[in-house]
Amino acid sequence: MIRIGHNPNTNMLPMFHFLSKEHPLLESITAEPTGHNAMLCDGRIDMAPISAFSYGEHWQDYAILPNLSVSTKGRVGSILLFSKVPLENLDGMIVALTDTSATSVNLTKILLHQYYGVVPRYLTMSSSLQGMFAKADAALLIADAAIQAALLQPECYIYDLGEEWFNYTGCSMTYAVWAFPKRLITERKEEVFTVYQMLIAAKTKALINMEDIVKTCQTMLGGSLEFWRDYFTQFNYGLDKTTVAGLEKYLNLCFEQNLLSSRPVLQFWPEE
Ligand SMILES: C=C(O[C@@H]1C=C(C(=O)O)C=C[C@H]1O)C(=O)O
Repeated sequence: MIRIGHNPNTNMLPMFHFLSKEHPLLESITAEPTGHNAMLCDGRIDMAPISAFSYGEHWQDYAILPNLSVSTKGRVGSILLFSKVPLENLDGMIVALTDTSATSVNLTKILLHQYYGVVPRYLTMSSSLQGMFAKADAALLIADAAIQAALLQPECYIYDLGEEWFNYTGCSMTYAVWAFPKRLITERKEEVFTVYQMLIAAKTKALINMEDIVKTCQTMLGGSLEFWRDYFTQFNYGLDKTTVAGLEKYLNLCFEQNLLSSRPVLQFWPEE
């Protein structure tokens, strides 16, 4: 039995929609990214689409499954910094950060400090734009919470951090990777490999049946079919050389900004 992290947000549907929920080898544990980051670290699950940042914290212990990620080159549509003022005016002000994210929280810090040259104060809060704006001048939301807040057209500036990252670095951005503890390569090689094949098959099936996923998203969150079709055109669920270069750029900047204590080296299994 492999205990995998199931992320219920729409951006993850291409990974999970066609993954068997009844398979005897799988048990799914549903949580937001920070929940899975913590559960993988303390052994409550065996494998999950964790925050890329969390891989950077545990790279000595984890391996990455190849050809699976949540990435975009440019606009992402669901990693949004809502702000009462232009970002260049945030120096010394308060930025609320969702407690569901690790990658985007640190992406926000890199972009604000390095690209916009401002150093705000940060609060970690649960994902409610109203609650965050009661205490802060800007608010980071990710995933469905960000989509839902943006659909309500709040009166504020809205920055897409995939787009900001691309403007800053010219690179793609990887938000999540599928990781598992390296020791499983020796302890439970066959099971991990079988689950890997299931994940790749589920993703492949999703990418040729995107209309199913688009309709599911509309049922979940509303919005037009056109909106959801457009949302998914931005994503890359693989991990090719260009995508890996963007991931390395992000992790290296995290290290250089003292957000990570060591410079991560990526290790993939199975090796291609
Ligand atoms: C694209 C997204 O990426 C997510 C962002 C994450 C993070 O910031 O830690 C983790 C998992 C990703 O699925 C999103 O939430 O919209």
